[in-house]
Amino acid sequence: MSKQSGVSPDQRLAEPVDEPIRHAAPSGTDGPVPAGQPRPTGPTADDIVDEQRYVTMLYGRLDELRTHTDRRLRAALRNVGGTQQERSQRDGTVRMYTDHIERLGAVEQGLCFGRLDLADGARRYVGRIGIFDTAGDHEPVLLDWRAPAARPFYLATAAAPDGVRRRRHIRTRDREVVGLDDEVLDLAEAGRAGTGGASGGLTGEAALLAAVTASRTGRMTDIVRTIQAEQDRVIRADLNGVLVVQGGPGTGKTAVALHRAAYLLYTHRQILSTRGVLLVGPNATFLRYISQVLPTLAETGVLLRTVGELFPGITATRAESAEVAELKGRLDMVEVLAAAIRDRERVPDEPIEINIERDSLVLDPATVATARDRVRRTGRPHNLARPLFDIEIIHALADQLAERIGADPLGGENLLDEADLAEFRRELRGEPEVQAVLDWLWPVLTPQQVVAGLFASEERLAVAAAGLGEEDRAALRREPWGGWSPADVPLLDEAAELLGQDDRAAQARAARQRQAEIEYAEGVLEIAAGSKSIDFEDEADAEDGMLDITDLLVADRLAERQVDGEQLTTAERAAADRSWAFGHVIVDEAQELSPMAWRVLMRRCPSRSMTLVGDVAQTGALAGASSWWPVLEPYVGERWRLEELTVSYRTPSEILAVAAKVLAEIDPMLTPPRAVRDTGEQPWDARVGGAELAGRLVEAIRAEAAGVGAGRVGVIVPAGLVDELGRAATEAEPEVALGDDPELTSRVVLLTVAQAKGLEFDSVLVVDPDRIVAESPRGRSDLYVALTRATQRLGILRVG
Ligand SMILES: Nc1ncnc2c1ncn2[C@@H]1O[C@H](COP(=O)(O)OP(=O)(O)OP(=O)(O)O)[C@@H](O)[C@H]1O
Repeated sequence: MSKQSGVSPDQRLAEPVDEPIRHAAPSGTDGPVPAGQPRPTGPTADDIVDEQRYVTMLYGRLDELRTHTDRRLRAALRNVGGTQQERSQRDGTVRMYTDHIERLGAVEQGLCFGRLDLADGARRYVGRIGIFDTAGDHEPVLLDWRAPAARPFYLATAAAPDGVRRRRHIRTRDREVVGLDDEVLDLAEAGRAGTGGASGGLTGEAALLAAVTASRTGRMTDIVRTIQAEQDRVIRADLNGVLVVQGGPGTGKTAVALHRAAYLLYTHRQILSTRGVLLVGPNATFLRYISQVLPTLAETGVLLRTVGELFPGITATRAESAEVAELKGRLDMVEVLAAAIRDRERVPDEPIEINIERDSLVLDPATVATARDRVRRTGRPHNLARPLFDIEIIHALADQLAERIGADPLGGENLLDEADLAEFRRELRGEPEVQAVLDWLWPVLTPQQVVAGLFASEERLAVAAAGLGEEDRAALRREPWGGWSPADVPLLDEAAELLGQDDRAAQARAARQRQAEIEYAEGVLEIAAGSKSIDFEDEADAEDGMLDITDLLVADRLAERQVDGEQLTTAERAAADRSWAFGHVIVDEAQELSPMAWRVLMRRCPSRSMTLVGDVAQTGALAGASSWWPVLEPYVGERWRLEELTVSYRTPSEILAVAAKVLAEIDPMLTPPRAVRDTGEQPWDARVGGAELAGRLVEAIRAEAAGVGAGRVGVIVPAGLVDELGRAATEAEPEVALGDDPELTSRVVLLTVAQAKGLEFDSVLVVDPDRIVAESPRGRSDLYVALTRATQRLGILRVG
């Protein structure tokens, strides 16, 4: 059992995880001990004073670090001119200090959250970053939570204390210590104090309970203070190989994925800071929802993307049906695209006449077919094979010309020699009409031309997609305008691979642009240095709150990174490069990815250092996975590891009991996760007539919004009812957010199951579950997802 200070006793009930924690109050544990309640044993008011002193010292050190880094940044910015190499080094230094300042700013809240008292009398404080003593022997005064020495904070138990006598959770608000929770792991000491040691399954139950019952804000928060042992194992797992993390709803898969990214960057900084880490999520709303977590863990270098954002220059927002997306996600599309490209390598039906100066040459179909076959046999991608095709055709035309011009009237050998032939070839290559014919026979193509051209033409589809049924071909058919859908992106990526990249022209353009940018930036820096008053050279004066020109230059520098290749961070460079190979790839909601999308990700991660988190019981996409084996087998065979997360931190037992019935219908072999707590509050279930639905929904929204106080309400409706119910809800309650990318910080958000995937709310209303099930062949999984989004309350509105 925990011993606590500043925690209301009725929230201190903690049992081994097999028995969920019971609690009465809905949120927050930071209040004073209520009058009339027994004062808990454990940390005293003096302890709080002591901890406050230590925490204040740590914040002092943080401020010093900030000031010091800021000074160095200003010095680097003032250092203008020099050789190109010196300028480039300076830019690197500026970037390093700018990132460092950003990171120091992000760890302000909850800088220090734990203390370990060791059996040998030593103490270790654990926090978001490592801080060292400036005086003396530079001992750590704060351990980074990722450091090996901090690990017992998450793993030590009474049964296996690992040298830890006591674990203390320190709760702070801004820079003030507001509460302490102690767990005594030394059983003899726990017995003397009249309490037990830390309970069986959980680490830091009081802090955990406070975290899981706190009101939601519409943004995910980190779990660094309360990582549980099974989660810690996943977070710190080996970098190499493919790790699959399977877990039911609310087991912390997303949280674990994000903390793993931070851990890997800390532990393998050298490799990963140059190759980068990619985290793939299901949609833009979800990525915004999780976007604050890594910065609060002092990591800003992870690239967050949906699969639809992985093709630079393409914004994939076009909507399309689940069936078409499924079709585009099938592996069959690899062959369809290859055939579509082959179809562009033409052999004319009739001989082609080419007029050059006074001569006229004829290119017959057989010559073109021979040239095409020879080039195809080289196995080169289409665009990279074009020069070979040119050689074949130009040789054939030059031979034809030589035969005509050099023919011996007496019937002897041709009068021209090899040098004459070479000259003919050079001339023919420069002939616009020859080039036009080559472009027609073997056009250099962009991926966009291949994919849009294929879908826009019934004839091309008939040739390239002959193996698909007529219905499937009709489903793929569309006009070339209207933009790209997320399912098009893996097709574009595949087409780019099949075409091969000839980026010499793009590189030359980028080099020219970079030179122009450098010259511009130098001009600005020189003007800035020249315009600085003498007083401003003094750093004390520059810190009086006025906007210094060097502040502006930092902003300018950041803007410049967008266009200047060498100034870009790893994440920015990776984002702009379609073929970037990442050091590690993390995929959240991995069960949703289609086979074509997996090909894209595997190409981005040739080292196969990957973490894939998901739940095959929650798969909503028709092209998604129902088991991990077929997804991974083509790429890594059996060489992947599986870890399972078994405890749901989000969903209380009463709600999981309702969801468990749906899970049993999906697959009786599947078991839901165990709830970490119960609320004592049963989900409600009401049946209404279709005509009353909108009115009853508005009433329910009002009641739930009032019930969750400062929390958030999620309204999950069938896709077919979004417009109608969305209109009714926003007319009655203008603060309801909805649309393609709803603002999740709104008090009430109305959304479909696909949009709600991965999200959570204090209270959830599930509207017309039968229709949710009927809407898709994976409808039961959708309903399971919908029912498991709530942290506190669930209401179900049935229709009919
Ligand atoms: N160790 C923990 N301490 C505190 N909160 C936790 C912990 N683990 C998970 N949570 C919380 O539980 C909630 C669910 O976590 P998360 O979204 O990562 O689960 P998930 O497995 O990805 O769920 P889903 O499959 O439904 O998307 C989040 O609010 C998260 O902060």
